[in-house]
Amino acid sequence: MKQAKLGSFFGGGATKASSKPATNSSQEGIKDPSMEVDTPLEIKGTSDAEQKRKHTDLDSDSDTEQVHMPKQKRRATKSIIIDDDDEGDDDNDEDYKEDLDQEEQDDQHPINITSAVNEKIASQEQHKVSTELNPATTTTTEEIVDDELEYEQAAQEEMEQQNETAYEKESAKAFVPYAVLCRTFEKCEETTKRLAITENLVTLFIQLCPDYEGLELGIGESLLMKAIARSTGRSMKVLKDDYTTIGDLGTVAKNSKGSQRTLFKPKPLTTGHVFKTLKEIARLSGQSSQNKKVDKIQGLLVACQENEAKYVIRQLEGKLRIGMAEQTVLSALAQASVMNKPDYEKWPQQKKEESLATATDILKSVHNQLPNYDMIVPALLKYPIDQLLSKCTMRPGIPLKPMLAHPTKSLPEILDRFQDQAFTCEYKYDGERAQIHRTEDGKISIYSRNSEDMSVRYPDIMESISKWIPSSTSSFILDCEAVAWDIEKGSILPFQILSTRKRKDVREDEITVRVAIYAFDCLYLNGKSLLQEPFQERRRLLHSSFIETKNQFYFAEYMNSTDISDIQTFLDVSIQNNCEGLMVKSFDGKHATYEPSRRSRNWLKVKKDYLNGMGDSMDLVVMGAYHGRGKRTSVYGGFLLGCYDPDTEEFQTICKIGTGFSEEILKTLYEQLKPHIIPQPKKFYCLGDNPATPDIWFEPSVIFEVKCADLSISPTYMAGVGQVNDAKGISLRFPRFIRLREDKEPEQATSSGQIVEFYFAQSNI
Ligand SMILES: Nc1ncnc2c1ncn2[C@@H]1O[C@H](COP(=O)(O)OP(=O)(O)OP(=O)(O)O)[C@@H](O)[C@H]1O
Ligand SMILES: [Mg+2]
Ligand SMILES: [Mg+2]
Repeated sequence: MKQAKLGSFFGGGATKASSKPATNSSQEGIKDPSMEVDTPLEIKGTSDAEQKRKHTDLDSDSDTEQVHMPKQKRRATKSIIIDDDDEGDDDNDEDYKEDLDQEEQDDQHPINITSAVNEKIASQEQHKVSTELNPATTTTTEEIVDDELEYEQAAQEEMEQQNETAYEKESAKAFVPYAVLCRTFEKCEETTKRLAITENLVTLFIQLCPDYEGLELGIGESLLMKAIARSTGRSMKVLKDDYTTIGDLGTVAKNSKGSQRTLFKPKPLTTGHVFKTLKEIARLSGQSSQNKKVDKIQGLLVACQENEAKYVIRQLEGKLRIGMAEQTVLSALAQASVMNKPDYEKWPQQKKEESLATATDILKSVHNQLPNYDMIVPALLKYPIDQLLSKCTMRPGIPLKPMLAHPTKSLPEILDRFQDQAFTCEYKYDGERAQIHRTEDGKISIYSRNSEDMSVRYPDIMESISKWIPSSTSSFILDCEAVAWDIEKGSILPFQILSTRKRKDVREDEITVRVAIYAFDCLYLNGKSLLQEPFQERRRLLHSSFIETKNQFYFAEYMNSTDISDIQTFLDVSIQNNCEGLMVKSFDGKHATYEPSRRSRNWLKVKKDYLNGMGDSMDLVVMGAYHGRGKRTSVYGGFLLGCYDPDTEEFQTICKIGTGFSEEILKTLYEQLKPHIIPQPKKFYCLGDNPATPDIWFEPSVIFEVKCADLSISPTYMAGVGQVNDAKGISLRFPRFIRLREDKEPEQATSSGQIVEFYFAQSNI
């Protein structure tokens, strides 16, 4: 089952612009360790009321509140926060404790909205601070280098730490009230305006823990209801009824809390504590883990006030669904860093706009290469944003988002696209994407298209890797396809065979389906990123730095001719060899770089049987099912499918499907979908006014790969509604089931945007 990843999050109360002129030394070169950051995200303490005012009034010039945080922390963040009264402070643990105590005693005290971002820095820097940071006013180059090393080191350490990190311990102490976070969630939920959401986020950030760490929440509804029942004293029956009418468990939880009388006001939750508990819950496994989970959830719920229960439950479900897409979070982070520049308010409008746009681009591109906020945010606080790309570089051990390809429907279309540009063709292998990493110190990992750590799925490959690596090759990241392999014949087997291989807990001696690796790109080699190198050079390095190994490791077949009949022949041969078709790639020049996460027109895919049809298949989420008839009475006879709209975070219906299933797959699906049955469609299911109504509804979890004859406008289905017609959407005609997509999550289903593109790409439209 695919589940949403656990969100680690940090809230920050950094308000927009600071009127306090922070000393900016970046232009003159770095002189003082306390001044090497030119984009400090200022930490401000604000009273509750003030906080509210700011949320609603982001644009007004607000006074800068005095930084209020325990001295030790202030000192610890010295190199990030420019604090001119700090000189000579004699900080020690005693002071820190005193401050803490004071904090807890004093109810009227302005809330300490210490950005956990800063908390993080604080924790990273703390050890350094205690040993090294005497209030130095001069810094030698050596120290700066040292400093960078320390950052690198800290980042590295963090990567390696599987269990509770210093950060978690530290952030558990953080004073960020969970209420502040929830109020922002509420504001985001209330609007659909991207800009407004971004604005809300500029003051507060949420992060999903890096995908590749694989910590997953996604607690089932029944378990959550149990916890709600126990913490509020309401019966399961009443809760279920509520849920049927309301459709959102979070709201049910909040309402249940509202109707509950308590003798004592519980101690306010902090973001740190909630975060820590969520992680603990995600980590619980094995016997009686269900009960332990309920206990922990109950513990959180009991302490919830206001709207907190709503978001605690949603976070436990694994998705907030408040319209906060990752791209929005990234632009908000970028904007916050720019708007915090000391004289931002005085900049001419054009400079503001340009800087905001550039910052957003930089941050997005950094995130593509290093999808880890625990590393990006500290660097963002520490270095000017224009240095971020060089500070946050990709590295083996952290999967980057793979480059994706555009579908094409004819060979002439390829020639049209590339015109005078050089391009090259490769076999398109039909297996699963595998990004293979080796760090400088020899640690090897394999990641899926989805950045999931697949090392346990491929123990046989892990074992054999050393054979393909000459001693001159140390660290690398390879982009490959893993295919099922017939060891007797020495040939590729179809995808269906690969999909019978177990996904988890694979033991090498039990492996029946062998796998071979076809490498088609090299993204990193011997300590150096190759992303900016043209493909021709990357391929050259790939071939010269690895060794083809029989039955295990091969380079993707390629052909450089641009003659259309050569391409046709190459395509035919690829199909004979159990491939799906061809990948056609820009070969040389500035367009031939590797573009992480982009569906780029510099990579085209040509699938044989699609040349005159749709060009590509779609990956659609199962939203509901229809009871089977006749032979199919014990299984589902058809399914309601949907695509995903990342802008609204909704699943939009697209078709009913009943063709292409074997009896066996229908049985499997029946079992696989059982735990995902829900009494009502989810609130984020876009069904329209004349909805298709299946007999059973499911939570989004299972994904079908589907082909169809064509697409048409429909009053019943809602894919891309608003983009081709205000009330109607697009639906698939004659959809056919191809296979289960186990390497995609519901949110990675084909997007409504792509569906609209497919629609308009039809020759008759
Ligand atoms: N030579 C190759 N170069 C690049 N990718 C290849 C190659 N051979 C096989 N592939 C695979 O083809 C995939 C792209 O086409 P495919 O239609 O399979 O994409 P997908 O996983 O269905 O995703 P989407 O439909 O979202 O693009 C790559 O992700 C990779 O797994
Ligand atoms: Mg594929
Ligand atoms: Mg596809």
